[in-house]
Amino acid sequence: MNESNLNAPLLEVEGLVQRFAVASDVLGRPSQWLHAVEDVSLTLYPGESLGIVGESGCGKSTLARAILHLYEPSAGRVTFMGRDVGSARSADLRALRRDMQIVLQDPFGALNPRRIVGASIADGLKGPDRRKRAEALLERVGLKAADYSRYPHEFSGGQRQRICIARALAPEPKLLIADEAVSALDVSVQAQILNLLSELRADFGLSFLFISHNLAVVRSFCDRLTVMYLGRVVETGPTEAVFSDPAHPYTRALISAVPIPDPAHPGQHTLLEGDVPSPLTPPSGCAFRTRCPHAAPICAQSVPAMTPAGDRRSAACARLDDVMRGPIWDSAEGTK
Ligand SMILES: Nc1ncnc2c1ncn2[C@@H]1O[C@H](COP(=O)(O)OP(=O)(O)OP(=O)(O)O)[C@@H](O)[C@H]1O
Repeated sequence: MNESNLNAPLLEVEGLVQRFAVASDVLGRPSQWLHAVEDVSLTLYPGESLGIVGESGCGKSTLARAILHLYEPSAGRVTFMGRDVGSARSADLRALRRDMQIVLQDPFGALNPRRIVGASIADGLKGPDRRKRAEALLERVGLKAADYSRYPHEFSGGQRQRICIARALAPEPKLLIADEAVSALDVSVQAQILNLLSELRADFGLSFLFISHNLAVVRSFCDRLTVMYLGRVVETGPTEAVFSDPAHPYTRALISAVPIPDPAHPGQHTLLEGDVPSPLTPPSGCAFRTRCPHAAPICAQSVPAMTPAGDRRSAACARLDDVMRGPIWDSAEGTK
């Protein structure tokens, strides 16, 4: 067991549901709901990096925003540093939000184009010598103290992401939520930013919720990962265990589609066929059954519960035993 697991969780999400009203009746009452996040639970321990993966639209960003309490959840509870985020009053919530910072995909949109970058960073600092400390943060993320007085448009995309990271670090957070934080960058710049995040993680003892559709990036950065499909968690476990022996049919398909050179499984791909169903009308039972090569009548009956699938791993599949007994890479009719 990882030493950090002996500590109390930093973040606990229990049964979180986030639905959006997308249509209303003549009386203005919601008549149609979009199911963005459905019954998501996860735990993050101090110092850990938890990856959240899944295709576009599966609810990753909504989950991040719900954790920050930017939305009123439809149900469920978020506990951060032992405090219930949902019941925090505004001053408490402001304090909690200093402790959990988010870095987004678009570093240009995230910065005010009319303010010098140093001022944006200094906003997050308290006490004396704010300029000096903002300059030190710029240097810590690989920029220069003199960059303090420059404007966002004077920087490259990678440099702007460094500025966003410096700004996120200013309030000395415990948790950094990286929402597709390297996705918009060139591959070589992605690697540099990931290195920087790894260093900061060690230096500041930061915990990460690392959201990405890019499995290779998640593999390089995360201790554990949680796989989402249409708003729900379908599998969770230590990163390497999930990559080498994925349990859920969706995880298998997702991982086999990643072009990671692997002599043990040359050229084997389970193709993910068909489209993700609409979150307005999710299928009954297991949402993945409409694309799953293992689907059986039982899969339509009820949403499968998360069940143990090995050491510190669990997956939500009614046919888990059959799926896991089969070969990993070419178990499906969808195999090409
Ligand atoms: N404020 C909102 N109102 C209505 N629907 C929303 C809202 N925010 C997100 N959604 C919908 O919720 C679902 C989940 O979106 P979300 O952005 O969380 O997914 P994602 O996995 O982060 O995808 P991406 O990587 O493309 O951002 C999508 O169907 C999206 O259209």
